[in-house]
Amino acid sequence: MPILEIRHPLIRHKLGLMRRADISTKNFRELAQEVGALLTYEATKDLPLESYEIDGWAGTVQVEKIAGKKITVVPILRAGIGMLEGVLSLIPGAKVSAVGVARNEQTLQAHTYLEKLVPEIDERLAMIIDPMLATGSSMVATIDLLKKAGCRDIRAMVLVAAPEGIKAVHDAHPDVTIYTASIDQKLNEHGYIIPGLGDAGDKIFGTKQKDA
Ligand SMILES: O=P(O)(O)OC[C@H]1O[C@H](OP(=O)(O)OP(=O)(O)O)[C@H](O)[C@@H]1O
Ligand SMILES: O=c1cc[nH]c(=O)[nH]1
Ligand SMILES: [Mg+2]
Repeated sequence: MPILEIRHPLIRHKLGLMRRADISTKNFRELAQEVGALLTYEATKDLPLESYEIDGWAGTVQVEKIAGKKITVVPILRAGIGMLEGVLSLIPGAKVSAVGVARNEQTLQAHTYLEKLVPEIDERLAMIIDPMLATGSSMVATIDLLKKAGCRDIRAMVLVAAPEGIKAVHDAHPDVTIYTASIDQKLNEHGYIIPGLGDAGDKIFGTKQKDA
């Protein structure tokens, strides 16, 4: 299951709000974090648990905790920051590995400009976050560098995914599962997702008035 579209009613409702052309920066930001948290809930549902004993109010009780696996969240800068708090609201102990990737808007090729990976990343589950999976170039570059650093268990969470990007990730890294709120129709001639969300980075950071 390399791609999972999470068709939960809360996600569908929130994503619908995000698609409005006149959405404010404030609302877009809030919803990106909320959908990020909801995707995290799904993307972690197979994490193994282990039992342990605690002193409860009525004596000892067996409870559970997530077993062994340490997690690093990997936001792809900039726009991935727009989901980070939502993800950390559910896994507050996760370490954050920031990866800076910008796509050249003419060639649509990704260029990596920052790699700030946490220690022992090879022992961690890496959860990549980025609102948009368009051509897939940024995601493939990020997975490439994580694998070079020794990561073996990598998952990706994106708000919206284009079929072209899903295929690119699957062709390059068939072991990586993508969790998304929506598989959209296609890319336009500028490499933007249709119907998509417009330029997610600009909407989160308030850097542009109009969509491309
Ligand atoms: O699948 P792709 O074709 O690579 O496109 C998707 C990438 O493009 C956007 O980032 P952008 O490079 O615009 O940078 P930003 O996050 O700083 O806005 C988006 O946030 C993804 O990282
Ligand atoms: O549709 C797209 C494609 C790339 N980056 C975005 O922010 N939106
Ligand atoms: Mg980006």
